[in-house]
Parts: sequence; C-alpha cells; structure tokens
Amino acid sequence: MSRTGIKCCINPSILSADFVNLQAELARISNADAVHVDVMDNHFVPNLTIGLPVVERIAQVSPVPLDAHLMIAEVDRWAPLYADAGLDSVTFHVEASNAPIKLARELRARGAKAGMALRPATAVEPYLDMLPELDMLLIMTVEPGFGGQAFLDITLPKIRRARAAIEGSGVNVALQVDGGITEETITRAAEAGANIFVAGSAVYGKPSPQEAIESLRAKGQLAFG
Ligand SMILES: O=C(CO)[C@@H](O)[C@H](O)COP(=O)(O)O
Ligand SMILES: [Fe+2]
Repeated sequence: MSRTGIKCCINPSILSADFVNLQAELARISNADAVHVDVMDNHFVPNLTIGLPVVERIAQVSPVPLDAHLMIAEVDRWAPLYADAGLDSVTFHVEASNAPIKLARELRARGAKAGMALRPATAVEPYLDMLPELDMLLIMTVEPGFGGQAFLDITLPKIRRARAAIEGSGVNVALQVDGGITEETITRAAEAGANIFVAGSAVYGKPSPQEAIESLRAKGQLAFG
C-alpha cells in the first residue's frame, strides 16, 4: 500500500535499555521520533516495570517526545494522570478500559495524543467507529508483557484492515505496531500499513542505537513505496 509523503517513525522501547542509566540511554536514541515507555503492573500483563513517578522524571529529561504504552489494569483511573505528566502520547489497552471513548476524550482534553492498543487476539472491527476519537491505533504484534519476542505474522491482516479503515474514513490516525520489529519484519509491517514502529531489542541490542534507528527508518520508508 503506497503511502508517499507519510513519515516512517521509529520509537525505541526503553524496556530493552539499561534501567540503571536511563538518562544516558535516552541520549543514545536522540535521533528517534519518540521514546516508547512500557508501563506494566503485573495484573494486566505478567510483568512489572515502572510507574508514574519514574515516567514523569523520564519526560523531564528525554531529548525526544514520550510515548507511553500502558499495560495496566484500572486504566480509566490511571491514564489521565500520565497525560498530566506532559507526555506526547498516552496509549491504553482497550481490553483494560470500561469506557474507551470517554478515556480517549479525557486524554486529549489533558493535552496528550490519545492512543488505543489491541492485543494480538483482539479484533479491530468493533472499534472502527472510534477512529475519530483517536490519534493513534496500536496493534500489538506480540503478546504484551515482554521484550525480545518474535513478530506474529498472524497480525498482518489486522494491520491491513486497520490501514484500509483509516484511509477509508479520512481520519488522521497513526498506525503503530509494537513487538518483534526487526530489520526483517519492519518491511512486512510497513507494507501492511503501519507507520510508527516500536523497537526495543532491535535498537538497544545493537552497538549503535542511532545507526539502528536510521537503518530501520530507511527500511520502513522504502516499504511505503
Ligand atoms: O510493549 C512491549 C512488550 O509488551 C514492547 O514495547 C516491547 O518492549 C518491544 O520489544 P521488542 O519486541 O522490540 O524487543
Ligand atoms: Fe510497548
């Protein structure tokens, strides 16, 4: 699917960074489009990372905008507080929200872009009417919870359908993919319609994260046609 003129964005996930040296790790990705911060609570996903106080501090020192991916229960209560921390975008899982439309509106009202995430097994069709309420749709390409997993090709048709719906409705919604993005899989995800790529191990696992970002961006952009 040709997307001439659309920028291919690379958002490195700090889940694969050295948590003891976060400020230095952020400086290593200063050419990224945003930094992706994975918040996990050991309830919505079986893993625990960082919470609001640490995310607030990262936002203060980050050289690039902050993109929070909330993998937490009770997200209707928590997500607005992340928006208040001055983040560029706050993404909640629809499976964890009791009122996704209300929540997306609240995030925007508090000055953050509103992102909504779907687990690999969650269908996109029930939520297509919600597109005008969103700035970003995140299609998980691994089961949320851990970095370093293999890309799930089974998610590609969903990415294609989401891209077609976005184009069909004429809304300005970014399509993000997260999990297992590498120099190889980014081409498939980009061809299917994604335009923001989260990459943890494929950036921080390389000797030069900056070069890894440039290389991934070039591959994704090429696949846009
Ligand atoms: O949200 C998640 C995992 O739940 C991701 O953001 C991962 O952190 C991406 O890591 P890689 O698959 O790129 O190593
Ligand atoms: Fe993530």
